[in-house]
Amino acid sequence: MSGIFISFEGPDGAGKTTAIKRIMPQLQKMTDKEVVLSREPGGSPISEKIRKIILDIHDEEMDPRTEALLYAASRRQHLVDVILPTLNEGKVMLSDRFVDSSIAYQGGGREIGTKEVANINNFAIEGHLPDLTIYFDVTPGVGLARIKKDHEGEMDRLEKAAISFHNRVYDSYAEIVKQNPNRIKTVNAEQSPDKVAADALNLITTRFPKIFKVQGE
Ligand SMILES: Nc1ncnc2c1ncn2[C@@H]1O[C@H](COP(=O)(O)OP(=O)(O)OP(=O)(O)O)[C@@H](O)[C@H]1O
Ligand SMILES: Cc1cn([C@H]2C[C@H](O)[C@@H](COP(=O)(O)O)O2)c(=O)[nH]c1=O
Repeated sequence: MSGIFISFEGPDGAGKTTAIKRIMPQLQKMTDKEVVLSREPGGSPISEKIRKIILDIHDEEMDPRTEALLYAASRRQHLVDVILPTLNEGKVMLSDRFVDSSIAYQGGGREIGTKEVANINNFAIEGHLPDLTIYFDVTPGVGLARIKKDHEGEMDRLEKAAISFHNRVYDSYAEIVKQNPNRIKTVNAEQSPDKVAADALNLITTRFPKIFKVQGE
């Protein structure tokens, strides 16, 4: 596989989507390779159908293991439909969330256990981990306040979960970051949108200097 795979992770309201929208056109200008953007859960027709089920605010009674399996199923289909073909064509694959979200949210947040959730995801992803993961570090209070300010009426089932859940997600992410220092690089996501995007872009171009040519270098 000649492409590169970059994922973006963080608690709810971390500003990943905002930053990715800013850096994607900049990355595209810096490389001859096509830059492809996708997201999880979703990113392909079947995966987007699974997303609707998982995030439906009416699915209050969904069992945590059902939730974990649905995320893993959605991921498997996204991998096969989008991620692997993109990488096989030598392109740059950007994914707004990937497997670390399941470890943090279902393993930590839902208290299923990180090993159990990693096991079902290993079945789904067959070893295809990102080459680089940018972690947007925001405390749950700040992230959720951003969402409530701008999108309170659109909050999904996960975003509406108790603060204790979001605190466990945050702690679990901290552990994942600690355990994967080479793959995962952290951005302070409590800065201005411009600074967050600039820091994320810098981490990517520094990691892949032969793929992304910074002007003047
Ligand atoms: N650096 C920032 N400072 C303040 N507000 C921000 C910042 N980045 C994004 N926001 C705002 O926070 C909200 C959430 O941003 P965004 O959708 O980009 O986050 P996200 O990480 O993709 O969240 P989620 O994963 O929960 O969808 C939006 O209203 C956005 O305008
Ligand atoms: C991939 C993935 C996501 N989640 C959670 C994280 C968010 O609360 C929602 C997705 O919404 P977004 O606005 O598109 O970020 O789902 C999760 O719990 N487990 C996962 O594997």
